[in-house]
Amino acid sequence: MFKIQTLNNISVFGLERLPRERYEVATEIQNPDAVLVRSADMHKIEINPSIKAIGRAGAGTNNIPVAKMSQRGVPVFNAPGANANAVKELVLSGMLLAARNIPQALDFVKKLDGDDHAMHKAVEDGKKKFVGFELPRRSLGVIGLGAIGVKVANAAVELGMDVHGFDPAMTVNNAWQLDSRVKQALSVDDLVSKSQFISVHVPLLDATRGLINADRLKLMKKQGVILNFARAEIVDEAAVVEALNAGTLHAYACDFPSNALKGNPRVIATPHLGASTGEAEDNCAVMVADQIRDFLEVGNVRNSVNFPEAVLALAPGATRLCIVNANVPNMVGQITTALAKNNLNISDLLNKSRGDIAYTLVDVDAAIPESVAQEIAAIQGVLAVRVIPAK
Ligand SMILES: NC(=O)C1=CN([C@@H]2O[C@H](COP(=O)(O)OP(=O)(O)OC[C@H]3O[C@@H](n4cnc5c(N)ncnc54)[C@H](O)[C@@H]3O)[C@@H](O)[C@H]2O)C=CC1
Ligand SMILES: O=C(O)CCC(=O)C(=O)O
Repeated sequence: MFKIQTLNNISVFGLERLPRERYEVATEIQNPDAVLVRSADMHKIEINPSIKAIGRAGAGTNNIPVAKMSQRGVPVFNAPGANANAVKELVLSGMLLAARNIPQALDFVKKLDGDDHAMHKAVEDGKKKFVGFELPRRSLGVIGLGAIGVKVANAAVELGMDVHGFDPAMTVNNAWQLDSRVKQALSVDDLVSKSQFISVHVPLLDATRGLINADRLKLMKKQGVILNFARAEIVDEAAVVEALNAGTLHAYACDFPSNALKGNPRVIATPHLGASTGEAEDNCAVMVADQIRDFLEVGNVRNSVNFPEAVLALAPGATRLCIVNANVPNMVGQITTALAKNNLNISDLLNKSRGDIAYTLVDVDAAIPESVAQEIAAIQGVLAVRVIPAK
């Protein structure tokens, strides 16, 4: 029986992927094997040594101590692209709300009173305050052309916008998805200076903290709109508020309300709703639950943010050793020597690495005694060892 702890609400469609006869799933559970999480801040909680994997039902993993988990030999999985359409739609809403001054107009309508005649008159007199602009031929700069950025850029092209993108580490797969009408910016500054709208779709990292700052806001075109549906810290909020108040920035649409932004009529803030659609919640939960199950039951690694991709079919009757080790010479040599010394025959083997971590799957055609697993665990550089008994 595997025990799974949920730290946030996880869609029932995802939880149903974990069969009840083999999985116990609860918010409070002793010695869990794995955790399913959305935005709960795992930096602030003790992570039980029993935990073998963490599944983030979403994209960003800045709420998880990934480096610490790597040192413990624990893979962190996420759900790449599973909520990208939901975020794209909210970004498009932000662009339209900002361009047409909709929040201010809705506020005006809420405050209307008097009889219908008086209201109609106030509407016709007042609407000139909310004259907006249209999107075709307006420029949009997209920083980060990953799952979300590509969708935003492509949709904006379809709306007739002039779109530039910047991403120094774009994947080949994302490059294949990107509309050929999206132009390549040479740097963030180059992109900013060409853009009236800027949308950020990068993870929160040291390199992306404060990516949009006072200097870059000054480079933007007039009536600028910043869209931040990535993470609050990517945009320097104080600089944005200053530019909004000075009238040099038209609007800030973001998913991260704060006291500094509260009450500012040019701020369009949603309560971290980017991934909050039924479809996105289901997609993320299903994807990550499948990945956690494949890891716990077979040792396979798909879509981990700190482990290499490692998928090896498990032959019936084979016992599998899953070993996480430092990516240094002679680890596989020491592991296979330990098995040979104990007269265990290897039927299949996979060794993959990513950065400092290597992951080795070894299939053996006999049961592996606990003493052999312990011998391998004692090899210097081995971070974690798990035996998956033959089915
Ligand atoms: N508001 C919400 O509810 C949601 C927010 N997010 C946020 O959006 C972020 C992006 O999500 P995805 O597109 O799914 O991730 P992704 O991993 O598919 O794409 C991120 C892209 O950013 C690029 N990148 C990294 N550093 C960069 C830099 N300094 N300059 C330019 N590009 C850079 C990467 O090369 C990658 O292509 C997540 O990390 C998360 O923080 C994601 C989903 C929902
Ligand atoms: O689970 C959520 O609602 C947050 C989604 C998010 O921020 C992400 O996927 O990075």
